[in-house]
Amino acid sequence: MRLHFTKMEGLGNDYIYFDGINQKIPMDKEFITKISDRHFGIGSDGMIVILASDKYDFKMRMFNLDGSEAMMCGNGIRCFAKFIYDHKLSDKHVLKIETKSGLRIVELLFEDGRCIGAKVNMGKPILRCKEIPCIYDKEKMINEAMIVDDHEYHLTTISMGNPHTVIFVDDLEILDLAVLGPKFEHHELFPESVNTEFVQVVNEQYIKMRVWERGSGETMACGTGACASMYASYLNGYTKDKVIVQLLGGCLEIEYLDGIIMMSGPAVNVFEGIIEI
Ligand SMILES: N[C@H](CCC[C@H](N)C(=O)O)C(=O)O
Repeated sequence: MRLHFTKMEGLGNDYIYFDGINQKIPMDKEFITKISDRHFGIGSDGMIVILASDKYDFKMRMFNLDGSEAMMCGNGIRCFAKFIYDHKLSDKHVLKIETKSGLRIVELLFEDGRCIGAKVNMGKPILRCKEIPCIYDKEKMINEAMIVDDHEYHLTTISMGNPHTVIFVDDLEILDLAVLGPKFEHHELFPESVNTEFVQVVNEQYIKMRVWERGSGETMACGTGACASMYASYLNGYTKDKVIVQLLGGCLEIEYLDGIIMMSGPAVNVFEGIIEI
């Protein structure tokens, strides 16, 4: 079977996109891990499939490179919407997308007639531990101390439809995420695992962030993680409610407005191709 795919990236957080409306796309672990492999496959942080929705315009399913399915993907949904427009699956400039964590509304952004990115209503940040989920003896986990490998970290845990725990540090450069990341990803506090963001506050409108993603490891960027990092910075009084988040792959503009989080950023086509399976 030959499958058409498009490789896209949002700030270097790259996924393989398939039109799952006009093609039958396997969604098993073996297929996803193979195509995501950067030596034996196409290479990516995972896979995203465009599907029909009986409730909204389209449905997004997103898988990490280890084959695990995630509830939501911020960088991915910007590219998802661009894919729909570029492949003429819809001519709408504002799309209602069904995700596993509910409805997300995406407004495409254009320059010289070309779609270059999107502004996304990322919904309400969730703080109640039970809803994240996070097994903690308080209702919320905001700037709570936790010892890992004899070192004290302060965690602010937030769901953006997928679980995140945000840790503020003085210097991002010195962190060895390959060692540190899995200690939080597999921590018993998080029964469904967690995406872990390490944040360095530069000033009240600018933060830097690195991320160890559940199921994908360190990625160049994480849209939902940037939203969680911004909100954690605002909650802890380190920033205002509109922040530029600097990730390894570039910057996102994140704003907390009337109880919801808005994210704006790029969406880029890398290449198209066909795989035989
Ligand atoms: N990179 C994605 C997040 C993936 C989250 C995934 N790692 C999980 O929740 O399992 C983003 O831009 O929001």
